[in-house]
Amino acid sequence: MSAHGAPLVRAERLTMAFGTNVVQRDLDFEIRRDEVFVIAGASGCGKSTLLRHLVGLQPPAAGRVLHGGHDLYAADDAELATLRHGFGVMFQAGALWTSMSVGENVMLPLQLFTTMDEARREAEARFKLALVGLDGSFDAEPSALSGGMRKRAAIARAMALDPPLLFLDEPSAGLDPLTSARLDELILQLRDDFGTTVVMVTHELESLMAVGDRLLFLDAQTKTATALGPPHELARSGPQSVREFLARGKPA
Ligand SMILES: Nc1ncnc2c1ncn2[C@@H]1O[C@H](COP(=O)(O)OP(=O)(O)OP(=O)(O)O)[C@@H](O)[C@H]1O
Repeated sequence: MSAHGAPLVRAERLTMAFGTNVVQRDLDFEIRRDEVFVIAGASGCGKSTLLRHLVGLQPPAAGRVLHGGHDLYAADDAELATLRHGFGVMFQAGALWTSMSVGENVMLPLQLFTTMDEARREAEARFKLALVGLDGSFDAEPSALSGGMRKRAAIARAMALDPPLLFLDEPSAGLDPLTSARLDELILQLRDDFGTTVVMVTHELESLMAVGDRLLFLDAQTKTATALGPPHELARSGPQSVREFLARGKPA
């Protein structure tokens, strides 16, 4: 039976705050299996903060985050460890350990969380690096890679354990258009060939339109989500602020 469309993650009346400063309130949405779910909105609206809430790094001020029906912040250590194996995360800086080679970076989660022997770990890491187009970079130092290559290596590491769900914070920020387009292709390949669900924060309009199945728009003024739907639909008939956001850079 196909589980397509079944919710993997659900935010229920999620309110996020730093002290008394509420960033977003009453977010209600679900992330469905096999979709590319994009989180967008003006700078400072709370996109990265939402990602941190969704991966268990910052407890909500109110409301819940559910993974597969389990409350992430009510889980005990053992449950949390299991839930965490269900997803990979690439943060904005895409930080790799600089004291290790690129291949060792990708092998690290396998070493920490599996019983694979060294040869198997290396084979897996090489496979993941090939997938992101970095076949030749296994032995390279992270510092020898370009920004785009580092991001792809960080995605390979996030995918090391074959998580069904990947969270990516600004994967194409700071990349040239060609490299950014390659990353978009990779994201679609992950969805289509590997059945990976991708949750992505992005500023990049082209990327959002190219890969997003659904877009959650966080409004910085009202401090809540004002739209959720396919980006092309929202660009045509969404709320005015969302249409304006999606029309940036296009002639009026
Ligand atoms: N550690 C923190 N302590 C206090 N306030 C914070 C902290 N991190 C973020 N904020 C505030 O929370 C709000 C949301 O920040 P966040 O980084 O999530 O926004 P964003 O939409 O991801 O921004 P950008 O698009 O610029 O990356 C901002 O007003 C920010 O100043």
